[in-house]
Amino acid sequence: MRLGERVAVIGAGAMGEAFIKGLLRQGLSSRDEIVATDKSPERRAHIEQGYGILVTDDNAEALRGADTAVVAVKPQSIVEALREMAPAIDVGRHLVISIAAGVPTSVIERRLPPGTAVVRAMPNIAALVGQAATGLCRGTFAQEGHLQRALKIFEAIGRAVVVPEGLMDAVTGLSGSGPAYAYLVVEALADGGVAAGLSREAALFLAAQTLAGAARMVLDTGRHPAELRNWVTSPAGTTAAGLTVLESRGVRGALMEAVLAGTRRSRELGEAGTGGARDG
Ligand SMILES: NC(=O)C1=CN([C@@H]2O[C@H](COP(=O)(O)OP(=O)(O)OC[C@H]3O[C@@H](n4cnc5c(N)ncnc54)[C@H](OP(=O)(O)O)[C@@H]3O)[C@@H](O)[C@H]2O)C=CC1
Ligand SMILES: O=C(O)[C@@H]1CCC=N1
Repeated sequence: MRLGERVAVIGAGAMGEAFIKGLLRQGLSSRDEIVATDKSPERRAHIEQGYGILVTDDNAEALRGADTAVVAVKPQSIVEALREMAPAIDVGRHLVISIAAGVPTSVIERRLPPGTAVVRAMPNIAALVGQAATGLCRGTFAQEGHLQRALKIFEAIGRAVVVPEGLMDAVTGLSGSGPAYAYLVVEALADGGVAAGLSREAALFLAAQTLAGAARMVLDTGRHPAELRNWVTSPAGTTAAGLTVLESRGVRGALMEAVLAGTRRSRELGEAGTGGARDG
């Protein structure tokens, strides 16, 4: 599948790069259809050398050659980035997709020409391997067609779901940050395997493939995770022994609190990054 439009990635850090790699890897865009901007000369050199796409430090120039802008700067930098982009916005042409944690569409719209189509999205770092989980919503002026354009991009780099804007911070706390929680779990499981005698290499492989397989089963079978857990848990067996430890240490509650803390932090970032202008 081809995207058939030109994309400007504004801010080519960790997530901007994952986006570029995802678009190229999925064959959605060719190299000459993506332009990336970054403040940092080192990042620009890294992206130019790594992916062979056009790079610049001029956000307005990048926008003039693009149909869709993916704004991937930190929440603390978004006001500046939008100010640089605003003079080049063509309201009839451009779709602006922000992936900044916490920043509402209303705040973005206020800093762009009236009527600009804005979509707010929260993907995750697994875009790098075409497996991102993304929640997205549209702003005041984005039409259904704009949402479909955004969905096409996010479904090419993983899977996506449309949510009300009021739940975007929850998406951020769950799936935006979620890969980091999963890496922590993989690392800890592997450490346990090493403690039990496995080589580091075998333990890491077994831990990561176990999480990938378990997640695949939830997605493919549509069964409740508790039911799947019962399939693994033999009476008086090894799994029951392991689960007893996890429950007694409060792992379930800790993960729930982690998602809630991430959700709260997303809200704070939106407020701090936009000078308390958050209202959406
Ligand atoms: N990392 C992740 O897994 C995810 C991140 N996000 C969101 O994506 C955004 C980017 O996060 P992340 O990639 O981790 O951050 P990074 O700091 O890695 O990347 C942001 C990049 O944007 C550059 N930048 C800053 N201001 C401008 C500007 N005005 N114009 C162009 N480039 C600029 C920064 O340069 P410099 O460092 O010199 O300021 C930096 O290289 C954040 O808003 C975050 O909430 C969303 C989902 C997942
Ligand atoms: O940690 C962060 O703030 C960003 C947003 C979601 C994932 N990383």
